[in-house]
Amino acid sequence: MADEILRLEGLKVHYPIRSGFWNRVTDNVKAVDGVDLNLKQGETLGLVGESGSGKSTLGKVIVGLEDMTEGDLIYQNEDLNSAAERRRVKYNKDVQMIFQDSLSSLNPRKTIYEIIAEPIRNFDPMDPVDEDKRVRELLDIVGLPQRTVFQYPFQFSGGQRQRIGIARALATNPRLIVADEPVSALDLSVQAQVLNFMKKIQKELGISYLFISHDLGVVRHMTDNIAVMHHGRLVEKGTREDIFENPQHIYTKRLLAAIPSVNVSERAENRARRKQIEQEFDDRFNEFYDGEGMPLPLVQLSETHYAALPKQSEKE
Ligand SMILES: Nc1ncnc2c1ncn2[C@@H]1O[C@H](COP(=O)(O)OP(=O)(O)OP(=O)(O)O)[C@@H](O)[C@H]1O
Repeated sequence: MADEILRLEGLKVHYPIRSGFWNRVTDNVKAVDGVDLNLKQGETLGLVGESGSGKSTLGKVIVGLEDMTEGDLIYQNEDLNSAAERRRVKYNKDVQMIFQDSLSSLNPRKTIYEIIAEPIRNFDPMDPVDEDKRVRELLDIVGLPQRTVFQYPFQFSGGQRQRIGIARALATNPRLIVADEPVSALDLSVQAQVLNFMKKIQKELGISYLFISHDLGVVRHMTDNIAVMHHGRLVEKGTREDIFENPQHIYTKRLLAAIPSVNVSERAENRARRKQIEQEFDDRFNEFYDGEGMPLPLVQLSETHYAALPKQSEKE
C-alpha cells in the first residue's frame, strides 16, 4: 500500500460574524467543521460538494492560504500546525495549488516567463541560465510553445492559461497539488484535454492531487477516492466504486442524480429520477441531519466506505 502523504484530523475553520454597533462577534460561519481526511502518495482524492460546502476553504488551509481554527495537519507523518514547522520541512515548496480562474490567478502585467519563474525564485533560486532552462523545460512539460515565453496571460486561450497555472504549480517540484475546480471555467472539449494532461503528469512525476469539484461527473474520471462535503462536514467518503456504485447518503445520491446524461434518450428518465431523489432528500432531511441542519457523524460501513447515516441505518 502507498504511503500516506497528508492527513487532516478534526479540521475546523470558523469565521466570526460581527454585527451591531459595537461590531461584536455574534456568531460563526462554520465553513469547515471537523473534517478527517487522508491522502496517499500518488493518489487523487476528489473532494466534492455544492457551492458553499467548504471545499475551497479546506483546500486553502492545506496550502496555507487560510488558517485553521482547530485541528491537525499531518504531512508525511509530521504534525505541521505552525508556519515555522511548515517552513522547516519546506512544506510550502512541496504543496502547490491550481486555481479555477486562471485569468484572475495569473498576474496580467507579468509575462509567462516571470509567472513561472516566481516560485522558482521563492523556493529554489538558481543562476539566470539554469532558471531560463527550467522555465523552458516547464513550458515543454505543459505543452506550450517556447515562443510564447514572453507573452502575457491575456494572449492565451482558457485551456492554455490553465496549463500556465499548472506549469507555475509544477515549478517547485511539488509532491501534492490542490486543484480547486481546475476545469470548470473551460469548454467541455478543453476540460477533457486538461484533465488527461493532469493525469499524464501525475503518472510521470508521481504527484498526489486533492481534486476539488462541484461536479461528480468530472471527479469520476480523475479520482481513486472521493470525499463528499456538505455544510462544512463530510457526509460520505470511500473509493470511487463505493460512491458511484453504492452511495448511502441522501446528499451523495442527490449529487449523483445531478450529473447530466450524455445519452439523449435517457434524459427524460434521468429528469424523473432527479426529481424523485430531490423529493427523497427533502423528505428524509431530518433523519440525516441534526437539529441544527448539520450532517451526522460518519459511520464506518466497510474497510473503505464511511457515511453520515442515522443510527438505525448503520447496519444496512
Ligand atoms: N473569509 C470568509 N469570511 C466569512 N465567511 C467565509 C469566508 N470564506 C468563506 N466563507 C463561507 O464559508 C462557507 C464555505 O465556503 P467555501 O468557499 O469553502 O465553499 P465551496 O464549497 O468551496 O464553494 P465554492 O465552490 O462556491 O467556492 C461559505 O458559506 C462561505 O460563505
